[in-house]
Amino acid sequence: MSLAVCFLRVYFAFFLLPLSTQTLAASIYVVACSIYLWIILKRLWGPVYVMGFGCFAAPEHYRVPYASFIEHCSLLKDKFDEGSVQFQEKVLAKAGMSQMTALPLGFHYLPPRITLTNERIECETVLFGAIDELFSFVNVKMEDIGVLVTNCSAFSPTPSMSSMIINKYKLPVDVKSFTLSGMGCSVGPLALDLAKRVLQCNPNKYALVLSTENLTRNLYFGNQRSMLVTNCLFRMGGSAVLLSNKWSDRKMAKYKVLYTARSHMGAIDSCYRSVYQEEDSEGIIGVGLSKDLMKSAALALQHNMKILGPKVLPLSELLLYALHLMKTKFSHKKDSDLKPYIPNFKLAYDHICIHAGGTAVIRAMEEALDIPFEHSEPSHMTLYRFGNLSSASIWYELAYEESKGRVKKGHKIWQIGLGSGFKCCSAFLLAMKTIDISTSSQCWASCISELPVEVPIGRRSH
Ligand SMILES: CC(C)(COP(=O)(O)OP(=O)(O)OC[C@H]1O[C@@H](n2cnc3c(N)ncnc32)[C@H](O)[C@@H]1OP(=O)(O)O)[C@@H](O)C(=O)NCCC(=O)NCCSC(=O)CC(=O)O
Repeated sequence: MSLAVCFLRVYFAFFLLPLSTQTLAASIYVVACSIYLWIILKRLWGPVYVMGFGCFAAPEHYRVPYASFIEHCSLLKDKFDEGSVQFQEKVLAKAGMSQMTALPLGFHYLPPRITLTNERIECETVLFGAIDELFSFVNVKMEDIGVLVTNCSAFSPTPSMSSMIINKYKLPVDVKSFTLSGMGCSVGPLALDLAKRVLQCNPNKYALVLSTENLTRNLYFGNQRSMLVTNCLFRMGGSAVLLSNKWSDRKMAKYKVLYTARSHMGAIDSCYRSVYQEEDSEGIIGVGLSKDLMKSAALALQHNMKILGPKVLPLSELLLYALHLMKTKFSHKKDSDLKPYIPNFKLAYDHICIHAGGTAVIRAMEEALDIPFEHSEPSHMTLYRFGNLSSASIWYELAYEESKGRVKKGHKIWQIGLGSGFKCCSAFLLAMKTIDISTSSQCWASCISELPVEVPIGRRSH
């Protein structure tokens, strides 16, 4: 309203001016309007930077080697029958995970101590750990955080996870906080996308994006196989990422967020049901994983690639694709007889971080993207060292590449989150500088020199 009044005042004042100065005034007015428009557009579409990120590495006493896990389960005779213990043993042997993965302390007791207090403790331990590491790398004060996005699929207490962080770190009273829950493992890039959009409406701010899964209550104590698989794969971890839209931060930033893309396949029943929390026949709640999950993942990825393709593929690939479309249009052959042209996405990125959902998930993505082990190494190694870390896994994968000293200035990173819904969400990042290992998360410090190891099963030969 005030802008309209201001405009009218200027408009009428213009006609009161002598004729000779009207041209000059009009020019000044046009220049001022252009500058104003430029500022608005820059705010809306200005770059968002990743200043740094931290990943939680659980201390030794959280570790669950296979033998401990299986012994623990076999002692819980009222929860698991013998077949379920053996099934978990079989899955663990094929899961591509090491003896170093961790579960929250509540699980280590006999019987497990599943309480709200322990859920909170797990959440605090992981997120405070990741945030403290992040803030040891960046020179930003907590009072400068303007946006907070937390995500955790299976833990949604009140006060919310965001409130937990605001209380601990005394974030400012006007912080814009968002707590995402129930959204599965694809939420890493989705949370980034949300924070990016909020930042674009709030200039000169920092956004803190936190990702974790909570296992204290969400391990499954029953005998349904599709739910037992989750016990074997999901492990403890979380990440904290700091974003900035300050122009002055571009020199200090590690990455620029180039693009984000979200694909939701929830309208298709089989996709919707592929990761599904429900009660089993005994009334025990668990998260069932469908054996068809890989098909949903491939479908969601395909859609995501359609969104990203025009933005990230080099011109040569786009031209080849356009040529193929024209050939299809003018060909006398039926559509089904023509071999589809799949653009070479390997030309679009230097590093790829595929959600480490399980060996079969990574294998399905290797197949869909036609990539060799070298490209999926960060995913396999994250699964090996940490297990399935849900939405945080893509940040551990980037930390792996950084810790190996592989991320150079100008490199492009493609992060792919996959999870319940079924969703595929991805983010393209551009490295603003060659990453100095001392500014990378220490989560890999204890083992990076020994990795990669041979992936025990299912590796494709290239
Ligand atoms: C579970 C695996 C490690 C097993 O490895 P392999 O496939 O090499 O071995 P395999 O085929 O012999 O399977 C071992 C045994 O597990 C059984 N099995 C495998 N997947 C199963 C499932 N979903 N439900 C029930 N049983 C299953 C097999 O039938 C077999 O039992 P038998 O020999 O008795 O027939 C793998 O299949 C895998 O990584 N699956 C994907 C897991 C997954 O869905 N991850 C996404 C999590 S969700 C996520 O990350 C996102 C989110 O939550 O939002």
